Amino acid sequence: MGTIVDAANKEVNGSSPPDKKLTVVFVLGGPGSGKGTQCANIVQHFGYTHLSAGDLLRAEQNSGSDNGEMIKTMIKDGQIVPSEVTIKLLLRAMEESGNDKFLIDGFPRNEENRAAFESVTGIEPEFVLFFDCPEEEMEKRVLNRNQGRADDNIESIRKRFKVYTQSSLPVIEYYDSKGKVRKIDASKPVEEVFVAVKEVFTSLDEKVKQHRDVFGRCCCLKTLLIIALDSSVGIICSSFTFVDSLFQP
Ligand SMILES: Nc1ncnc2c1ncn2[C@@H]1O[C@H](COP(=O)(O)OP(=O)(O)OP(=O)(O)O)[C@@H](O)[C@H]1O
Ligand SMILES: O=c1ccn([C@@H]2O[C@H](COP(=O)(O)O)[C@@H](O)[C@H]2O)c(=O)[nH]1
Repeated sequence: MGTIVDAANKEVNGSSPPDKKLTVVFVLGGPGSGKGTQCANIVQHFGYTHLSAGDLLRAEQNSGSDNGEMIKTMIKDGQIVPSEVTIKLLLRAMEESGNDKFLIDGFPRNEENRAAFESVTGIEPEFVLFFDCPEEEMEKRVLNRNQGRADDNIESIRKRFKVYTQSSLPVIEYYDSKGKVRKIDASKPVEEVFVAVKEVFTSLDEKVKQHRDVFGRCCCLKTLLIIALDSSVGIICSSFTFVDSLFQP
């Protein structure tokens, strides 16, 4: 059994059948747009594993790792931690989950994150779920969050908004140009936002189901054709033997 990256690479190179088909959805949007809140709902309804890049970095910071101080400073300043650190944490978490469907929340945050993830894993997201929310609303939510985060203060929030506009929005635009963005109006109440989110995931489930049905029908048809061909060959051979026997002395 290979690693999760092996599985993904096999899919891309097509050199051998993948161990499993991985489904990755990137969940993007500004700080406080409601990504984590909605991911929790998606997990319950659609069986995905939620991986928040920010949560993984905070856990790494608190684990006493060599990168701890660097991560702490970067989070406080709203800066983007180098891709290699974040990707390593994401891949480890994917591997450990045992699942094959992932919501990657808050990543990729810039072009370098996006390109590095793609080249290391060969994984292309199924789509990007984009929570669109006005800055004033996001600011209000983050300031009321009360989870003891070191970056939920007005100074850090302003820096995070700036990084989001300069570095993260271009990633969303990149995926939009490839038709991969599913935009959600995240300014509405939680329940209403989830109605819109549910529609996106339900249509993905239906697409997968239709694909499976068509594949199943093709396999059935192929089997029937083989049986029919086999029987025809048998009948033709018997006919030849019969005709042959008529001419035997
Ligand atoms: N639609 C909503 N309406 C009002 N409040 C919301 C809504 N969605 C989430 N919240 C609240 O806003 C705060 C931020 O939400 P959440 O943590 O889900 O955002 P996030 O996008 O994951 O943020 P970050 O990127 O900073 O981690 C939380 O306190 C949450 O309860
Ligand atoms: O891919 C990532 C994700 C996060 N960061 C840093 O963490 C904080 C907090 O992220 P949240 O998604 O709001 O939990 C973010 O401001 C970055 O400093 C990162 O560097 N790379």
